[in-house]
Amino acid sequence: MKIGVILFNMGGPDSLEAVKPFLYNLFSDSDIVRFPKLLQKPLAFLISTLRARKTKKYYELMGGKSPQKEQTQKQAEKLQEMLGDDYKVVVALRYWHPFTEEALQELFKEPIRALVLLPLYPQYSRTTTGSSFNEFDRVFRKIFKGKSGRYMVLSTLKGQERPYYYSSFIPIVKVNCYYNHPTYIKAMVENIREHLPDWKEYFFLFTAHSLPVKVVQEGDPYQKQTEETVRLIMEHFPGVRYALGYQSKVGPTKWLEPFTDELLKDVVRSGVKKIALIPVSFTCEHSETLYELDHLYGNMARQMGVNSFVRIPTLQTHPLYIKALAELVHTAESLIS
Ligand SMILES: C=CC1=C(C)c2cc3[nH]c(cc4nc(cc5[nH]c(cc1n2)c(C)c5CCC(=O)O)C(CCC(=O)O)=C4C)c(C)c3C=C
Ligand SMILES: [Fe+2]
Ligand SMILES: [Fe+2]
Repeated sequence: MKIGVILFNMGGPDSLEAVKPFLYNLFSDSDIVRFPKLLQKPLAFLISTLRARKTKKYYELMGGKSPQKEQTQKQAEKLQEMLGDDYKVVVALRYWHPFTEEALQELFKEPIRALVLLPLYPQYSRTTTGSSFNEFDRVFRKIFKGKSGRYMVLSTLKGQERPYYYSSFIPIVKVNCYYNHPTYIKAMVENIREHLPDWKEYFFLFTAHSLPVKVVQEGDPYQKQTEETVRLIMEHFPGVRYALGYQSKVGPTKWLEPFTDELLKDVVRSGVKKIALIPVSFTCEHSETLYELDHLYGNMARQMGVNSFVRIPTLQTHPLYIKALAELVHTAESLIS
């Protein structure tokens, strides 16, 4: 029997029509934005309706959809190739298709003896990885009517042509984070070197997705892990000046700072002429990288007189990133058997 590997990511709208329901799903999730319980759905409806127009503009500029699904699926294909036939890799996206339920339907078309839950977020946040794991728990419990922890599988999946009956327990390993995993760090370092052979001449501006300060104060390790990832990467670039900024704040509350755009302006004003912008909390491209980084920040830097502005691409299917994911699966597996 195979080991099932589920790759988790956020997901993005695959058409302009999908923008509003995608946003509704996002704002309905109390793990990412917590409203009073009874108000969660009504506010999700209101905010998604109000925000849809603005968000649609980003996606119009990117050809009418997010590239996240395709890129995540390519990551899954490469990981499948590297792991081989004893494993089955599927993708579960949090706010748009394929949802966790669809991923599990696909996975359990054949006998599976254990599960590895592997987020494509290297740094843990309850708003991303935590939310995906909670959704997994809900869906798994619904489908298998089991308990949390080691799940007793009592029934088959609905909608399956040839139902497969499990008579035993399925061990499940959740990979929380890998912000300091040596192969992941190596992937980040090599990816920068490949796209920036003359790295010694550049200022490195790292950019991570921001997060409400309240979430961090409540114990979320995301900020600490992001800083540690950056520190570990910079051990490989002696003498290079660098800074870490946060991007993509949503709503009126206080979020992690400094904001990447303000930091970028400060860096340019200080006389820096060559800047490498390095996304650190994203492992594939989407609205945040394509629109904000390339379009908004790129234009801003050029207008302010920067000679060279290089945006380092996200890792996507970089062989070392896929290797890091495969190593994580093997480590998870060693916990099971
Ligand atoms: C409302 C609160 C939000 C929190 C908290 C948040 C955290 C967070 N998000 C990412 C990564 C991505 N977010 C993306 C889109 C997106 N995120 C929010 C809101 C929060 N994110 C919204 C409303 C949207 C939709 C776009 C918009 O209206 O601005 C995406 C892009 C998806 C795609 O295009 O494919 C990513 C990726 C992280 C890593 C994170 C916390 C660490
Ligand atoms: Fe987000
Ligand atoms: Fe590349």
